[in-house]
Amino acid sequence: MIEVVLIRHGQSLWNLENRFTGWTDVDLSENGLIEARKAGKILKEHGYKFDIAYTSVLKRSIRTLWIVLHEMDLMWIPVYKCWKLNERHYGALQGLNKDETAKKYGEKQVHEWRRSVNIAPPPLTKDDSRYSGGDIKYSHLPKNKIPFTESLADTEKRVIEEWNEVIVPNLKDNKKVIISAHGNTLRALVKYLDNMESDGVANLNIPTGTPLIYELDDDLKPIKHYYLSLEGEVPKDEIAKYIE
Ligand SMILES: O=C(O)[C@H](O)COP(=O)(O)O
Repeated sequence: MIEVVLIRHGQSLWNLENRFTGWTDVDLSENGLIEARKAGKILKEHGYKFDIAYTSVLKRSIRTLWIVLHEMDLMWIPVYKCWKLNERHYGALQGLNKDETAKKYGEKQVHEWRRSVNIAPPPLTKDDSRYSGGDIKYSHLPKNKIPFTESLADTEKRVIEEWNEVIVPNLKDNKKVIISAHGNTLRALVKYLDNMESDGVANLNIPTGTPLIYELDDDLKPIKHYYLSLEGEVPKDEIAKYIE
């Protein structure tokens, strides 16, 4: 049995303000820092160890990983950061308040932008200050790799590239792996691992700062998955209270 630990970053400053975030590089809120510390304590309490860690190039996800590894006295392990694990790009919605956007465009349209698989929010233009084309984090990328917006399917494509090309070889090499990422990055990975249909993933939300344990068979097919608290496996009917 192969085990991989997934964790969505702790609450961010824009989660707190209920803003669409995407590739905007906001940090953790005070509560998000607390969540990250608690996640590290949970994993340490249950005897988890890691050989290698993966995260995005966005600070909310990196800092969550740093804090988790600090709590586990594992800051020395290799950490690989890749843009392919970045949150789904929210296009011209980035920075907008979600409730205000729903009032302007309607709940149905916002839900479709947030939770459909193949529909992308309105794109940024190249001259928009929110466009990442001039961000040094992505200066090594060909410009056509830097999105103006993304559907979940677009996000899934890049996340699964990183999963299959980089992470899976380490899992098959019996490395213990933790992945610190984002709500939609992990929704895309869970959709792929569990072979979920579009309507199934529409109702999937990943709580912040809560370790999600995937037990996989030797073919990396899921055997079971569960969220972990200090008390152990979180009962499925209690997950809702963890969702913001
Ligand atoms: O990028 C964001 O706005 C959040 O991290 C995820 O937002 P969502 O849950 O509305 O997709």
